[in-house]
Amino acid sequence: MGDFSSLGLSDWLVKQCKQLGINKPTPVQENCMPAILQGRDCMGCAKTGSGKTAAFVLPVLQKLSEDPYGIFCLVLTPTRELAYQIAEQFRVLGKPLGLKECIIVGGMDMVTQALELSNQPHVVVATPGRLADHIRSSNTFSMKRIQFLILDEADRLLEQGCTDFTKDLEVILEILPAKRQTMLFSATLTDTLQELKSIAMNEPFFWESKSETRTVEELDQRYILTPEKVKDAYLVHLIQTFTDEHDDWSIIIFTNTCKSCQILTMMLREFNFPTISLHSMMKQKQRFANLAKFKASVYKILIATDVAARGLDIPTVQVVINHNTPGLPKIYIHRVGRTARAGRNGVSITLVTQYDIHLIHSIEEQIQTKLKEYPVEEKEVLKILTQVNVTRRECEIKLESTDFDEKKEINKRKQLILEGKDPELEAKRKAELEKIRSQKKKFKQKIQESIQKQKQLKKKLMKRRQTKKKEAAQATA
Ligand SMILES: Nc1ncnc2c1ncn2[C@@H]1O[C@H](COP(=O)(O)OP(=O)(O)OP(=O)(O)O)[C@@H](O)[C@H]1O
Repeated sequence: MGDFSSLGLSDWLVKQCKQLGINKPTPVQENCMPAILQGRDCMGCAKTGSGKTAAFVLPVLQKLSEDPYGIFCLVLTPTRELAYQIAEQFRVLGKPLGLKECIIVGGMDMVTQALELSNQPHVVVATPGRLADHIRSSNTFSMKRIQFLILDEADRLLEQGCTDFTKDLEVILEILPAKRQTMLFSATLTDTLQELKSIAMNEPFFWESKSETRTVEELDQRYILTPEKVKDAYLVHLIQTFTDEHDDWSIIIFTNTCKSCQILTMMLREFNFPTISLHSMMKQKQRFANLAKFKASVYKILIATDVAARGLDIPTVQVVINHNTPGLPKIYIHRVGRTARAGRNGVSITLVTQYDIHLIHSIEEQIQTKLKEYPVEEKEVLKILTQVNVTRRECEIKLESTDFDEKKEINKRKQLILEGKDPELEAKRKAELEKIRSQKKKFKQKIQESIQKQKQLKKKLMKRRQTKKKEAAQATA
């Protein structure tokens, strides 16, 4: 393995890397950086925690130092927290340049952001929705001269999931120059390779880490098979065990909904575990504050939805617990990738109910690794079962007495307005659809009932005919 100088980086950048403990390039850096420095488009697919961020930050800073102007580089990323993390890497590594970077994400003040954009920062790190809003609403900045477009977690940006970025991306791509370098990075690029290729203009340099498995070797991947009703007792037991056995630990627990995230946080707090949450129904400032407290180990447990599944780099995280089994192997790969980063060890434990076993099989097939059972003293779990379930129910009742569900409804309405839809009309349409659906259901039920009746009638007739035949036969005999 060479060093950063031999890859073409200037001394000042090599020195900056050293100060951060980045001495030798990782494979994704060693392979992608020379191609980027040569001016090629690049697609890099490497495992979680393998240094993909520096693989694009360093060549951009190198090129920027040769010809500094703003706006030079645009980085797009799917989550707000990740945007701040990437901007921080640019800021720290680019300090000797006096780098001006600007973060454009939702949930923060638009006017301040518009001002920052008009000051021509060297690097803009953004989530697509908010940047597209700025493009639609103002003409105080230009991206006509950008040299680099980077899509971090590119497969997520281009897939049509529950947050669909494709329309916003169209708006953004429209104002970018055709002549630019485009880079796409993710740990799961290969899943959507063809769509991604169309974003890169020239025939891109493609690099993928050669490995049979898709998760890192340092990660010990475990599962616990549990009935749904005992899941929380297992969770409390696991955390208690980690607290008893380790001094220096922090855990991320992933769950599937904001509500579940909130209830679990309340429940674990009742057991005096230092817990904090991160989900999309929280105010953005609270999200940042909670993440900062978790990073600083003020709170050792973070309960999060998949908003925290990708990209977050928190070296102290030794354990990831999946409170629900992820429906897609890709989500599993990113979630468990929050631990065992940059060569460190880590453990992931997935709580699996009998209904999720098929999901575990498809995860194992994708990652080419068999999950091992995590040994637990069932007796100990059963001892706390009632207490845990009662506490959870109490927390559910407490949450129901707050405006959590209403807030969810308001958020939905806000989203509809942002999408240019009328919430009243949508509600009416939904109600009508519901009415049609229930009418259809009733109709189906009626048909089935009448088919059933006909069948029974047929049976009766057949029986009657058969007995008549028998009687006739007996009479002639
Ligand atoms: N060459 C290097 N040597 C040592 N550490 C490095 C090197 N390059 C990056 N790192 C560190 O490795 C950690 C993980 O890097 P990074 O966050 O870029 O991973 P990633 O590949 O983007 O992961 P993910 O797919 O989860 O987003 C960071 O803390 C980073 O500072």
